Amino acid sequence: MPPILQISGLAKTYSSGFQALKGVDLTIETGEIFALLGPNGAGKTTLISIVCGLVNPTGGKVAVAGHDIATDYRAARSLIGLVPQELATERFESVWATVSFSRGLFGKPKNNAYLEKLLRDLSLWEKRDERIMALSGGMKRRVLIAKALAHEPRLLFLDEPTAGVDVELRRDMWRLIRELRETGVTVILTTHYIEEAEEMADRIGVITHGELILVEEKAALMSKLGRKELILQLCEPLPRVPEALLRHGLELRDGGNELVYVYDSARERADVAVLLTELAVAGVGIKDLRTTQSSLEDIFVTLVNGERA
Ligand SMILES: Nc1ncnc2c1ncn2[C@@H]1O[C@H](COP(=O)(O)OP(=O)(O)OP(=O)(O)O)[C@@H](O)[C@H]1O
Repeated sequence: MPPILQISGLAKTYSSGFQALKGVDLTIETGEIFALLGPNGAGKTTLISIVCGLVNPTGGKVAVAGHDIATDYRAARSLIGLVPQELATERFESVWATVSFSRGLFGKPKNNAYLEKLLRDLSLWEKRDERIMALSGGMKRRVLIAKALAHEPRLLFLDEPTAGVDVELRRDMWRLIRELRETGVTVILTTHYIEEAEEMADRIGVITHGELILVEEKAALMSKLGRKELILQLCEPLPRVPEALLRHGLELRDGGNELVYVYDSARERADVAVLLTELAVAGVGIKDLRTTQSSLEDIFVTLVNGERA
C-alpha cells in the first residue's frame, strides 16, 4: 500500500521571488499523528496549502495514497480534510446544512447516519439547527472539524487547531484527535504549542526557512536530544571537583555548593548510582538532590537557533 502522504522535492517560490519551500521530502504512514513545528513564516501553511490544492508548487511531487495531486487531483483531494485556522463563511447557515453541504461538495452520497455520529462525537448534535454565528468560539471550531470530516477523509490537516482556545477545549481537541486516529484517520497538525506536539504527536517534523530540518519519532527525539541534569546540593562547598570524580565531567555551580552531572535521559542511569557511590567514597556529603530535564521546547529552540547560526 502506498503511504498516505508522499512529498518529494517540494518547492515553492512565490511570484514575489520569495522561496517559501526549498525541496521538502516527507513520507507519512497511515494512522500516525504528525506534528509540524516551526516558527512564524517557516512554510507550514504553504506546505499544507499545496497538498490541499490551494497553492501550486513550483517544483516537486505530492501523492496522497498514491494519487498524484497534479495529475489525479480529484482522487487525492477527496481523501483529504482540512481544518483551517479561521471560519470564514456560512455564518448564517445551520450546523447541519453546512456539514451536509461540505459532504456534497466532494460528490459523496448522502449518509445522514454518518453525519449524525460525527456531530454527536463532536458534541454538536444538540446544536445542529443553530446558525453558526450563534455558536461559541469553541463550538465554531468543532464545526470546522465536522466540515473537514464530512466527506470521510483519510488524511486530516489541522492548522493550529488550538490557537487561542481555552485549556478545557484544548484537552477536548486532543482527545478528539486521538479518537480520530483510532478510526484510521491520519492526522497532520501544525502548532506553535510545543506542549501540544509533546502531548499528541507520534512523530515531529521541524521546519524553518522552508526546509524540513528534522523528522523524528517523538520518543527518539526526546531521548536523543534531551538532557537531564542531576543537581547535588553539597553539605560543604567544594573548591574544585575531586580528582577521583573528574571522569564524570561534573560541574561546580553556586560557589561550589552544587555539583551538576549532565547525562542523556535515555541511558546512563547506572552511572548515576556509580557516581553517588564514588561521591560517598570521596567523602563528599550530599544535603539534597534534584533533577531537571530538557523539554521539547528546549530542543526545538536549540534546533531552530542552531540552523540559523
Ligand atoms: N502569497 C504569497 N506571496 C508571497 N509570499 C508569501 C505568500 N504566502 C506566504 N508567503 C511567505 O512565505 C513564507 C512562509 O509562509 P507560511 O504561511 O507558509 O508560513 P507558516 O510557517 O505557516 O507561518 P505561521 O506560523 O506564521 O502561520 C512567509 O515568509 C510568507 O510571508
